[in-house]
Amino acid sequence: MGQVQSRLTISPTPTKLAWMMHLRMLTTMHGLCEVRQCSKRWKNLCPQTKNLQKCQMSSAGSSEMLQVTVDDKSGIATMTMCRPPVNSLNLEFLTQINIALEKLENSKDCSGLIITSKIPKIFCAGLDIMEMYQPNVDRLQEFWRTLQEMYIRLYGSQLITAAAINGASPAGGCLMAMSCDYRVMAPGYKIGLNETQLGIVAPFWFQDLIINTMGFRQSEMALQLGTLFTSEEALNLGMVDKIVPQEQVMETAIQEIHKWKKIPGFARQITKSALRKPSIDKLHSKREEDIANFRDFITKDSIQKTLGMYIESLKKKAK
Ligand SMILES: CCCCCCCCCCC/C=C/C(=O)SCCNC(=O)CCNC(=O)[C@H](O)C(C)(C)COP(=O)(O)OP(=O)(O)OC[C@H]1O[C@@H](n2cnc3c(N)ncnc32)[C@H](O)[C@@H]1OP(=O)(O)O
Repeated sequence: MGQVQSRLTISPTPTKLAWMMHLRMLTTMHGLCEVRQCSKRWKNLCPQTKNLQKCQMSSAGSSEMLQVTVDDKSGIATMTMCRPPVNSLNLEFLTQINIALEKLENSKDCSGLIITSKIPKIFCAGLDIMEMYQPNVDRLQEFWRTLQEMYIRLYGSQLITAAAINGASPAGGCLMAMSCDYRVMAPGYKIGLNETQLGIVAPFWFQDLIINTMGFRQSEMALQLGTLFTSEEALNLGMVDKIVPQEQVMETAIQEIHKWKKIPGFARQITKSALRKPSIDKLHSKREEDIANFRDFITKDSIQKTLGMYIESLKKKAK
């Protein structure tokens, strides 16, 4: 019974077509030909391997930014981020994540997904700030559309999803973790939506996500103050679900997915979809407006100045 996974597949709807066209455009615009090849290679490889299916997707010039493995005994996939130095999310990295999410969602062999990081002490540093600083406007808009896509895919996934948070997880990293069904975190790291501290604003769907996760009152304080919580504080607020020692984070995520797999899949999926659909539909209906707001906000002189100062402060700190 727990094995039954009736999954919504992505049918050739206009949305899917738009997504395919979007990917095609990206591969042309940004020389991502290897992503396409690798995603083909993924399709070819998986049925041939026996136990552990391994997929490595790389974009031109940077190998193994994202490693995806599927254990075909358990059906649990692991998506491991490895984009040094801090797994920041740029356009190419987000595109790879979206391609992997689409493939896993459509794979009948996969029922659960764990997202984690290979970089010591960092889960994900959020959006790549360089995407927002002195941007090319076309790329900036594509970048935001691709981030929206990641949220829609991950928050709306029919898979059982868990974030194995083995390091710092500010802003977009926190968005990614909160989009999962379950969060297990190692002690001693920070997580939260710290946008206001950078002088920028978490858009409405980031806000909806944190409200859905930990309630309105705590979210309004956290969002206005841009608080980065310690793992322990995040646990108390319900932003994360469990804290375990670093070396147990992955195993705990696996055990949790096994627990969720015991629930009849169809019932769980319909329940998840009913709970999350309103937020996802809201973004769908305001998608173009949200891209325009982001573009207009980020390209303001005052915001560019603030971002420039933030980048300088990060660089000084790194020295
Ligand atoms: C009307 C309203 C409309 C609303 C419209 C929307 C408005 C915009 C919304 C945008 C939403 C934004 C979401 C985000 O995710 S923004 C990114 C936020 N992230 C952060 O603030 C994290 C910053 N980084 C850190 O705090 C630390 O680096 C970290 C704790 C992650 C790791 O610390 P550590 O000490 O290990 O490493 P360093 O700080 O030394 O960093 C190493 C190098 O990495 C560079 N770095 C760090 N973070 C980023 C990043 N996010 N993007 C790009 N690069 C990053 C850092 O500069 C160091 O580089 P160098 O070695 O070259 O100096």
